[in-house]
Parts: sequence; C-alpha cells; structure tokens
Amino acid sequence: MDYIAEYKSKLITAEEAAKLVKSGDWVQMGEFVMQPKDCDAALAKRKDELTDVKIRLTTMSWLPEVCKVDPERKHFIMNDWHFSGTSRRLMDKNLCSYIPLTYHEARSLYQDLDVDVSFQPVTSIDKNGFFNFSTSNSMASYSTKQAKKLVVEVNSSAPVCLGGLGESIHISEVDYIVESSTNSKLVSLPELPVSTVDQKIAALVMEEMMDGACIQLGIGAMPNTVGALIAQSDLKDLGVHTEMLCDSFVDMYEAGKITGAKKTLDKGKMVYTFAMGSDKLYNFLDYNPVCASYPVHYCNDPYIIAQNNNVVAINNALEVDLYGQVASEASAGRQISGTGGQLDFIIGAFHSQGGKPIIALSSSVKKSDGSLVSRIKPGLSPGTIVTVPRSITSYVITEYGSFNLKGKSTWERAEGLINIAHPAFRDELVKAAEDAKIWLRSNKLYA
Ligand SMILES: CC(=O)SCCNC(=O)CCNC(=O)[C@H](O)C(C)(C)COP(=O)(O)OP(=O)(O)OC[C@H]1O[C@@H](n2cnc3c(N)ncnc32)[C@H](O)[C@@H]1OP(=O)(O)O
Ligand SMILES: CCCC(=O)O
Repeated sequence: MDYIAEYKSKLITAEEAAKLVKSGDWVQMGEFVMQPKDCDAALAKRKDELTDVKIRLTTMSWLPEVCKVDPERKHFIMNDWHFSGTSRRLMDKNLCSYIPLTYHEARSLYQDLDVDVSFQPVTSIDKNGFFNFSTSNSMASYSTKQAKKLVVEVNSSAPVCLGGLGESIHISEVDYIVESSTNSKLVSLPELPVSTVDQKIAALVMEEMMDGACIQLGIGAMPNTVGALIAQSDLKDLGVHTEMLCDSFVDMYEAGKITGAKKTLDKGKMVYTFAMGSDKLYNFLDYNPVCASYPVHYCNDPYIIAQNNNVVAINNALEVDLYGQVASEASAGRQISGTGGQLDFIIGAFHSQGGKPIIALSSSVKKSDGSLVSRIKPGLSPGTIVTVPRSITSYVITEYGSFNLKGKSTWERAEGLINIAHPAFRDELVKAAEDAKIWLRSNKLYA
C-alpha cells in the first residue's frame, strides 16, 4: 500500500503543531533521548499566548526551550517521571516537578491521565506505514493512545529498534506529522569516570554472577564497570532482560558473552524498554533482531522478569539504613531520580529461580564541603524516600563486602550492614543500633 498521499495530507509545520496547544492543556514531550525539538521550540515561541500548559516527559536528556523561555514558570509547567541531572537543576529553581512512578505500572497510570496534545518523536516511516519509537518504547504506546491530538516528529537519524510489542505506531493512528528540521543524532551520554571504589564493588558483584545468568544493569559508572568485567570474563550464555540498554551490553555481546540461550522467555533476545548511551549503542540497535524493545508494562513486570531463571539485577542506591530500607531516589527532601524500575527488578529477581537482587553502592560519599558521610545510615532522614522496602531487600554490596539480608532479623541486618559500612562510621552505627535495640551482645564487628 502507498502511504504517500496520507503522509502528505498529515504533514504540517512545527509552528502549526504548536498551535494545537491551548492554555491549561497537558502536553506529552518525549522520553529519554527521543526529543521533539522542533515542536518544543515552536511551542516556546508561543509563550506569551499561553498560560499553565502542563508538560510531561521522562528523564530530561536536554534542556527544552519551553523551560529556557519561562524562568518564572508562568506559561509552562514542567513535570518529569524520572529526574535526570537537568531536571534536578531545574527543580532546584522550582522549575520542574517529579511525578511518582513505579515504572511497570505506567500503562495503568496513563489510562487515567489527560494527554491533550502529544509531540511524539519517531523514526522515518517504513514501507508498511509504521513509525518506530526508536530507543524509547517505554510508555510511548500508552501516551500516544491516550492523546487527543497526536503529532509525530520524525527524526530520520534515530535508529529503528525492532521489538516484541508496542515499538511502532501506524500512520492511520497519527493525526499530524512534523519533519525534524535538523534530524540530529541522538544525544550521547558522557562517559563516566570509574573510581577504584566502583572497581572494587564491581569485582564483588562479579562473585555473584554465574553462567547462564539473565542480567539487568542500572545506570551509572558501577553497573557499566560490571559490564566491562563481564566482557573480559569466562562467563558463558548470559541472557539480557533489562530496563535500560546501555553501551556495556554491546561490549558483552561483541565479546561473545551474551547468547540468551538459557533464557526461558524471549530466548536469544536482549529485552529492554529504553536505551541510552553513545553512537556505539545506537548503531548496534538499528534494525538489529538480536534486541527486542517492549513497553514497560511487559519489560518491567516483576512476574515477567521472574519467569527467567537466575536473574541478576544490579542497581545503585543513595542510602541504605540498618533495617535494610533502600533509598535510591530522594535524599533529605531533594529529588535525585525516581523509583523508576528499581523496585520492579528487585522484586523480579527476588522471585526468579536462582535470582539475585543486588543493591550496590559505595559505603560513603564526599559532600561538596569535602566531609565524608556514610551511605549506611542508622535510619532514613525525613524527606528521604524508600525505593525498596526492607522486606524485599536482599544483597547489599559495598566496597567492603557483600551481605544478603533475605530472611534476616533486625539484629542480623544491623551486624551485616555495619560490617560492610565504611570503617570510620562503624562505631557510631553500632551505638545507634544499640539505642534502637537491634544490636545484641553476641553481635560482632569483623574487620
Ligand atoms: C536507568 C536505570 O537506572 S535503570 C535501573 C532501575 N532504576 C533505578 O535504579 C532508579 C533509581 N536509581 C538511580 O536513579 C541511580 O542509580 C542513583 C541516583 C541511585 C545513582 O545514580 P548515579 O548516576 O550513579 O548517581 P551520582 O553519583 O551521579 O549522583 C547523582 C546525584 O545524586 C546526588 N547524591 C549522590 N549520593 C547522594 C547521597 N547519599 N545523598 C544525597 N545526594 C546524593 C549527587 O550529588 C548527584 O546530584 P547532582 O548531580 O545534582 O550533584
Ligand atoms: C523512567 C525510569 C528510569 C529508571 O528506572 O531509572
């Protein structure tokens, strides 16, 4: 079938697309590295005609024009499902708000949300009339379905990401098409410096890895270091069922470590819901049938995750308290990131036969004034949000060791966690545990 006539009839300029927005509307503006830049710029130009336009996006990888032109947030109200550094810096000036999200529940959330206009970034149309959501399958099929007016912004540089479900939208479901004026390459994440602490933690994580493991890696330098160690290891037949696909999966695949042969679900496929990395990753993904993107209600459903055996889920956290509560998203009232899919994968790995849900974090962090603070805390401070409840927390790994909390009582947890805390804080943590009646006479410090 020839879609040329339909394409031409739906083609509008970014300025025309921006005119679809009215004051008070909810506007959807892309996810992760898929950015509807032309529609954003055209909407920003309409600033003086509009008030209270509410915008939703996921993990801002760019500074949208609508934020730049409205430093008092009178016209555009920005909201992010999962904070990036850019959203944090906007929030510090009260220019961005967080929307709480347990990622795999996004489909049900969108069923109740208003999407008046969606500016949805896509790849060029294919011969069957489909636009692909490229690296951000994630929630795209839910927000586009919910949109009263759906505009796709076509970026011909974005890779076509083959998928198992929800990775594309047909032209018949689209109201309008805008062609990007720049077709810019997707943004590359900066390479993160790897510290000796990251290397020590990654080496301890490797001790928990086995042939045939089905892996999920979170964001940051430490999970990437684990990926690099796997690529150099003797591990065999690893599988991938992850939320985010990043560069280190390319390294592991090219080193022959990933075959997906032992997976019980999506055998042979590297399953993910969004991808962020560098050109190396984006080139690898383009039309690559080894990878399958899925919407997040499938990818992150703990009971889908758990259908694979030996799921090893490796995620980072900001703090862990002596009871085993994991805080990964906000500290003392400051939103850092979000719940995202951390809880999904920790529960999924918990239920997977042979699975290992791992929280890996450095034992301490240096504050801007140079002082050292422990990441193992007696309790969480007000404004610090629990991402993983203590009843599910299992492996916690710092550069001082690994401790599995699964099924452990409060006094066993206190002992195990204090023994992997930074030595400079162990005595004060013991004192706090005694005061909280979670330290017994028989408890020991081992170092
Ligand atoms: C994309 C994925 O992760 S998929 C996996 C599932 N999802 C998740 O795990 C979501 C929750 N986890 C996360 O968001 C991340 O893993 C994090 C935030 C815990 C760690 O990510 P990293 O990129 O390694 O964090 P990084 O060390 O760069 O610090 C990020 C910010 O937190 C601040 N921060 C770090 N530790 C602390 C702390 N203990 N207390 C207060 N703030 C802290 C840093 O100062 C920095 O803020 P700034 O950039 O505004 O200065
Ligand atoms: C939107 C979720 C991203 C994450 O889990 O980190």
